[in-house]
Amino acid sequence: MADLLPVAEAQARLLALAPAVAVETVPLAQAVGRWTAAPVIAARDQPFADLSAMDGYALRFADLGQPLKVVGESAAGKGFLGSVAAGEAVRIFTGAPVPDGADTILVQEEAARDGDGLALSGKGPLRIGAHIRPRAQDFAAGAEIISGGAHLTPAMIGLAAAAGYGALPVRRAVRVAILSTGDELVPAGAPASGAQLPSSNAPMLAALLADLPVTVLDGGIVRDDLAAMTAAFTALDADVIVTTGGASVGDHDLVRPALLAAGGSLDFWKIAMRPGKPLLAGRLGGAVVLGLPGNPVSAFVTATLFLRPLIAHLSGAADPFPRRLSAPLAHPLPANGPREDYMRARLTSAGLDAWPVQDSGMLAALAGSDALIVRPVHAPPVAAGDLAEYLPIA
Ligand SMILES: Nc1nc2c(c(=O)[nH]1)N[C@H]1C(S)=C(S)[C@@H](COP(=O)(O)OP(=O)(O)OC[C@H]3O[C@@H](n4cnc5c(N)ncnc54)[C@H](O)[C@@H]3O)O[C@H]1N2
Ligand code: MOO
Repeated sequence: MADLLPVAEAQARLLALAPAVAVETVPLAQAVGRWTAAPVIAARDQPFADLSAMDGYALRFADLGQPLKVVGESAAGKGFLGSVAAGEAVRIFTGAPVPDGADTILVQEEAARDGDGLALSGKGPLRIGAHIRPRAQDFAAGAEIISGGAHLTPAMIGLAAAAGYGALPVRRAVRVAILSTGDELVPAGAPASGAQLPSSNAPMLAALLADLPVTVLDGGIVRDDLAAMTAAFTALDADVIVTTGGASVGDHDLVRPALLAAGGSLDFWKIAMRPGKPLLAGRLGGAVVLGLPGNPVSAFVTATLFLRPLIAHLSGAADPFPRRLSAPLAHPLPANGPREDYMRARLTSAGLDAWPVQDSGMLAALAGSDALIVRPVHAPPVAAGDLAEYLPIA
């Protein structure tokens, strides 16, 4: 197995094939799920001033024991312009600026108001500064609030808006062409007779990319014919060309020869992983070519480990790889061989429960899985209850 490339090495070589695509600036509404093309620096303080966190009265903590006089009001967007002197209080609302001179908020539930008069009716604030959000408590102008290459979440979109931005620099959408290869294939939904079968890989891969900033071009089904496949490669204009099937060693496995015939180059072929061994990668013009195995589960697993990280990388991700978590195993697992194994499993209350049959053609088991257990090369047997690494897939 010395000719099989380790998964991590293949991933690194794949990402080295092309840099991130060009930068564009998009409105916040279109930025979620994309990666920042530069660090985001706060353009303002948040809060912009000391603000009240409660509805109540702004006063001086030292005055709490005595009757107070209410001298005005501070509301969000309309602060009190004067200053609070000894013996005075200002009616205040959540989000309103704390007036000069005041240092503490008395919540209204603990206050007795009579005309302009104010007295403590409950325990009152326990410390100076109670219920005040200090200026810049969240972030200060000039602070880096989101790093470059960060995957923009809904919370980060809110953060960027609060920091003064209506748009952010990200990478343009990556154009991904998906080509299915095989004489036996018909498009999903078309009648399949005799030895024909629906091309399930193309819609599955498009669905697997649906949360990424991509434009998917359907390259259709290409016959197992060198000239047809070479012509299909030549016709495509994309950043990433993904093929499924025809990656192995059979007489009809033509992706590699067609890539070379079209003027492309091969970077690597055959990985020490199961499923997914025949994976290949190379370049064709400005495009990265990724040849996934035809077996549906192999296509899914290699797309998870290679295609999605490639798109994240081209989109400017600082960390393009899927999250690895760990959980206890529900059942023992045998020793692993020379290929890194990605076992389909359900994450149950008893732990990670691997399917007893791990055939790479079995889509029903894949669809019933929410985890891929990662078994390292030559891992020893493991017992029920032992922690195992897994990739969440649902
Ligand atoms: N002698 C050897 N044979 C095989 C080896 C090997 O090392 N030596 N590797 C095996 C491994 S591992 C895999 S994985 C498969 C993958 O081979 P290919 O990438 O060439 O895939 P195909 O032969 O074209 O197809 C395999 C299987 O998947 C079905 N298929 C293909 N495309 C689709 C699609 N779009 N939608 C649904 N199903 C698809 C196809 O009908 C086949 O059943 O090779 C092993 N063989
Ligand atoms: O390694 Mo292949 O990818 O059996 O399934």
